[in-house]
Amino acid sequence: MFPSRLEQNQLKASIAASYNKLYGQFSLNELQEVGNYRILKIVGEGSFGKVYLASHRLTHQKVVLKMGSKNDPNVVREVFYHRQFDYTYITRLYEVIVTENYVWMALEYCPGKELYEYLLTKKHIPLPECSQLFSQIVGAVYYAHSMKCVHRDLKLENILLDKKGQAKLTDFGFTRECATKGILETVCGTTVYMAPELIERKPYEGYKIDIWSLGIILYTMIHGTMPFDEEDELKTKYKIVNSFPVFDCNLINAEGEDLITKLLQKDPQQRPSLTQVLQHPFLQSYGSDILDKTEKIIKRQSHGSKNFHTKLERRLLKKLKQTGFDTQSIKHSVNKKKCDNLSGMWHLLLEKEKRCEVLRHPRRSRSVLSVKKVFDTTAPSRKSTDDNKSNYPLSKATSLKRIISMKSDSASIRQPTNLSQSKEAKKGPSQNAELSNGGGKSSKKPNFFNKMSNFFKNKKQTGSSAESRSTSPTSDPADKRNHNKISFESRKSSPQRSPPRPGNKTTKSVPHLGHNVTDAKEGGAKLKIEEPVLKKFKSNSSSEVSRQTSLGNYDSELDHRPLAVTGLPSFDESKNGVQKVRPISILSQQSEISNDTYNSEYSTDGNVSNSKANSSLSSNTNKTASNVVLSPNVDGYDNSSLQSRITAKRSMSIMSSASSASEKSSRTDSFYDISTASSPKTMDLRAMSTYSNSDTTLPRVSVGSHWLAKRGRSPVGRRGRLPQRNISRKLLNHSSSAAQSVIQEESSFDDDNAGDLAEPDIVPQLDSPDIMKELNDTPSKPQTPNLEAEHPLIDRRPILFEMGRSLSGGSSRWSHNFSEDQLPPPRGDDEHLELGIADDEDNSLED
Ligand SMILES: Nc1ncnc2c1ncn2[C@@H]1O[C@H](COP(=O)(O)OP(=O)(O)OP(=O)(O)O)[C@@H](O)[C@H]1O
Repeated sequence: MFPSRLEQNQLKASIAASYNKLYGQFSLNELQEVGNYRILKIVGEGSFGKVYLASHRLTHQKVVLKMGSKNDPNVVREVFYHRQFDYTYITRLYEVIVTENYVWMALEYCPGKELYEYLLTKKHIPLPECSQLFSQIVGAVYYAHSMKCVHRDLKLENILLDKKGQAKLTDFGFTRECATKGILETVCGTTVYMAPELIERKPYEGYKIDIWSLGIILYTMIHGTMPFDEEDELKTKYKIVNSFPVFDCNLINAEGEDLITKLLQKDPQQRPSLTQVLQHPFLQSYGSDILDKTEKIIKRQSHGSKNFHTKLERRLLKKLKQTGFDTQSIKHSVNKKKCDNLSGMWHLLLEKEKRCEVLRHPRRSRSVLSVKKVFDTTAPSRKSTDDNKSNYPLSKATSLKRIISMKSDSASIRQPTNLSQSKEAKKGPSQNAELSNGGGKSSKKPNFFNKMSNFFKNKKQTGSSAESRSTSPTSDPADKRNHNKISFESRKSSPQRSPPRPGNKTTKSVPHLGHNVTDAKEGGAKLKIEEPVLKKFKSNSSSEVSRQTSLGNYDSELDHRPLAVTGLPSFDESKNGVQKVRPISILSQQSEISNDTYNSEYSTDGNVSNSKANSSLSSNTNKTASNVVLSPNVDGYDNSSLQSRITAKRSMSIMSSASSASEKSSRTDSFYDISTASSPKTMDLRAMSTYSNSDTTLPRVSVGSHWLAKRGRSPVGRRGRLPQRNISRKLLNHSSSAAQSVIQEESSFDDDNAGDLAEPDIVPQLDSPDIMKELNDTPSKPQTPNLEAEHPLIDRRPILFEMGRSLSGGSSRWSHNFSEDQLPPPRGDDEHLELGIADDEDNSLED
């Protein structure tokens, strides 16, 4: 029967609606999915593009999707190194998806965001928490160094906090290996975090510059301000080379001061090894614990122990096989660290399984851990010369608290104050981590020890319970772990503060610009304590301009004044009033960056790309400014002015190259040494033939204003693009110049020519009396690229980086696999289990 007219119309309408819906989906501008990941929301913005929170469609695990340009060599670098790391305190790279234009990295989601932001909210981090977080950070660097990799851009912004508040090192865009080249010369990192030898453009030992940066990080964590930070970039550099950090004895203890002083030794050789750092008394038991565990992990991984050997892994593999998965392919992907959709799925599934395992067997591992910690508490703890309260070992305290709570059957007698304290403790990331490790949740779920304590409790008279109940939580020594009690407030009134050191290196109270002055009584005397005041800062960074000065061809000078003149909109006053500038990571590619070199290697169609290099900034735009600021007579170089600088800032990661030669070599240098790199020769030839700097020869001022419009990014972003990132959040203040990460790639410094490079005329000292003259007189000295000389291996190296292709399920995009031949030996089992951390991981995300 023919449908009625009405029915026909209804059918038509229905078809039209479906059609429109589908069309709407096709024409949506918003990204909805990438590979197997469904985009949920934007969680950040990198120098190249947005960073998304996404959900893995098969496992529903949340990840972060970070996009990068296929043309950006640093993305290759980042992926190459990052995928090799398998360590608790390094964000895991699950999968790499290469689309037509972009490289997408599926990373472990860290809802705690950056340590930088955490510091902003806290103003400064209490010492015990610093010990714990810093131990984790050092552990991550120790692990990377053990794999012969240097990070070269260690800073607060590159340390994320996971849901447990654990530190996670990330952003390996500047990383390189040091196995083939012990001495480097690439100027690289963020200025305020840069070691003196980098500032002076001396050939440097990669590991040592990381150690310096750790010193800056620790200082900033404790003080909430940066040790060497001036409005003017050159002043900052001068200070890095010539000044010493000023310690605020209201915030730091003698041990912390000792550790920072060692880390910030001007002479790289005098800096301690990371083993020594982890064993330093300031890090209490955390450092040595992490050292032990990390060494075990490294040993196991270096022995190439196989994946899929744990019970959990075997069970998961079996399940997958039964479901019809090609488990051989999965094993292959995982063992070869392909970071393709198979290994990505495997790791996400495994994490989910671990979470389920913990739920099935609640707290078993935690109980075991707590036993260890209980026994640890019997060992004599390192005594701090400082306030005992503030240095009370967190883990021990937690364990003690657990024991006490077990004795008194905490489940039944838990007092509201205890609960509130535990809530308080959860606020801090370290506490979170501690609770997850130790006993924070132990009272909620029955475990062996709770059962035991219940048993003994039942044997007792009810009076004993009442007695326990009446125990004041504040009398519990474990309460000392409460960071809030060891906060700045308590420290202020501590009569046991380390006295000011003789000389002007240490001050009793550092007058901070823009800080609130509060009164506190110390030993009966009234002491003026100046707390940092949060205030919004002007994001006044400009891109770096290549400029050869007497400092060599160091090129990352910022001229902030034009920016200040242009008048950035100032941020609103923040809640807690601390003025902080968020250092922005920028990679400024200044000259002859042969991005196309890499594009071709990643090209999905296999064609050699002819994309142009996108950067090269003219270099002589701010000589006047430089001259002014480098004058030794400029105030700010003495200690009094040191005291007046207070603001910590979010640093701007900039990868800038000084000269054509340097840049060319840098782009290749980063890769020709590593096994997955494409043929350096090909790369360089193409770079030279296709180089165009038309895009990037913007004068600094115009660059700056461009950036200003965007608020927060250098126009030539780290990924070689115009800035896309708006910084609308509170920023660690930066007095004027947003500090910047710089990578000025080494012009292939070889050990052979180390002597040449170390010659004084090439590496002038910042405190040289002639520095002004040099700045005025020395024109830019473009270096002629001598690629063969710079890269002696250039002809001998085979094409090492091959791309495989596999269809990334769930989308029409293609996922590229890296050549297996270039992969590091398969690394072993799950160190999370060994660390006793991840086996109880709960992957439910905070948001
Ligand atoms: N794993 C992650 N979990 C949660 N948020 C993240 C993660 N990775 C990045 N983000 C967010 O995205 C922002 C930008 O990421 P990231 O700094 O890694 O980008 P980038 O391009 O490397 O930037 P830059 O070059 O300036 O360091 C971060 O500030 C952070 O807020």
